[in-house]
Amino acid sequence: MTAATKLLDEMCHLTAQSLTPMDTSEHFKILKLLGEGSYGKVMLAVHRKRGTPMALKFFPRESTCLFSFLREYNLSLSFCTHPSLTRALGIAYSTPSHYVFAQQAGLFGDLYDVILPEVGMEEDSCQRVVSQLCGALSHLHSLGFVHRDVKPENVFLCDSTCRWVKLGDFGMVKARGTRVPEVWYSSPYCTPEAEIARGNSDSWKSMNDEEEEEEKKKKSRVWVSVEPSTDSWALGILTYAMLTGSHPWAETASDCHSYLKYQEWFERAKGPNDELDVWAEPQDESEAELGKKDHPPVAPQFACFTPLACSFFQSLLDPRPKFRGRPDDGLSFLGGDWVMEKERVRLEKERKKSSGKGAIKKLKEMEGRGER
Ligand SMILES: Nc1ncnc2c1ncn2[C@@H]1O[C@H](COP(=O)(O)OP(=O)(O)OP(=O)(O)O)[C@@H](O)[C@H]1O
Repeated sequence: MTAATKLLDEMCHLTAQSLTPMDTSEHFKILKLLGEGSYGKVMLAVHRKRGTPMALKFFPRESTCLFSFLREYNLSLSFCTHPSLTRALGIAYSTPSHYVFAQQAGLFGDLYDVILPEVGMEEDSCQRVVSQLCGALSHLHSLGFVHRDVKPENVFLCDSTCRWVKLGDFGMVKARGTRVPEVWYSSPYCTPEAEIARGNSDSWKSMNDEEEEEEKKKKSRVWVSVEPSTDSWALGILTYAMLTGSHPWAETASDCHSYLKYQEWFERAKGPNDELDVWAEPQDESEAELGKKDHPPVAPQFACFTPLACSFFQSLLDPRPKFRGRPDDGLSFLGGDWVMEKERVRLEKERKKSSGKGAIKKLKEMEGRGER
């Protein structure tokens, strides 16, 4: 346990004693719904006396564990001091039906609103977002926490051009090294190391549905240590989504054709004699430096990117968690061109034709969210 995680536990203990009942409308004027997630809803509100806008996060009491609520609140309050992390505002209370805390509000929606399907967003904006997220994640990692839920809908916009964004939703955050069951889910954001939790479906063929379901559950209970490399993977997928408005593969699974193509490219880049072993340990410094290898023919879904961007992706999307780049390694790839000239011109034309509507639905469908 790091000093930060011990302190977080202590803060939760203290705030549990002081969580007071309060009537929302007495202190806040609710303006509109900012968004809804699987745990509750988030409203834009103005504090009646201070006049400042804030996001109020409502967690239904019947489905929320008080400790989880206090953890998210205290983490956001005391540890999210980086400008690109969403900080809580020191207000937490309960109503007969909800636990509530106030947080800085992103007033310009989230990243889903600006990623156009099949077109993405401007490369400059994308690099600005990546730069801020690298800083935000490095900050969390330096304190010993892993976000574990980096995705477009958890990046809130403080202006319309992504000069200031904030990573939010700390409901999945865990301390590095915590043992958790690794569960594969159908999404590109799921890591390759989670794929081993899928088990071998052939052995279930003779069982009935219930037995099969039970066996699947048991097989999927592979306990792993929470590591920052999970956030690096998600940052790589998120960057691809920002640049293209699509995902590099539908799900991170060895029977997914486009993921296979990526693996083949990755293996070729790594060297002809190396087997792609997800659990491999780095042998020496130079082996981890993929950028020094020649550039073999690129996987089709990465052909629109420059060698600089390809190295960025291969660093963050290394199938081997122990070799995967850290978010702050991503900073060294910023500044140069990421999208090839011809593709950039095409995307710019498409962007002019498109509108942002539909981006949210499309990307959510592609990500397969909700299957976790
Ligand atoms: N501080 C904020 N500022 C602006 N919008 C926000 C804020 N917090 C949440 N939202 C909006 O509300 C939505 C749901 O919030 P959030 O992701 O925190 O809830 P959740 O129940 O934890 O979601 P999930 O299902 O992803 O775990 C977000 O996608 C975002 O659009």
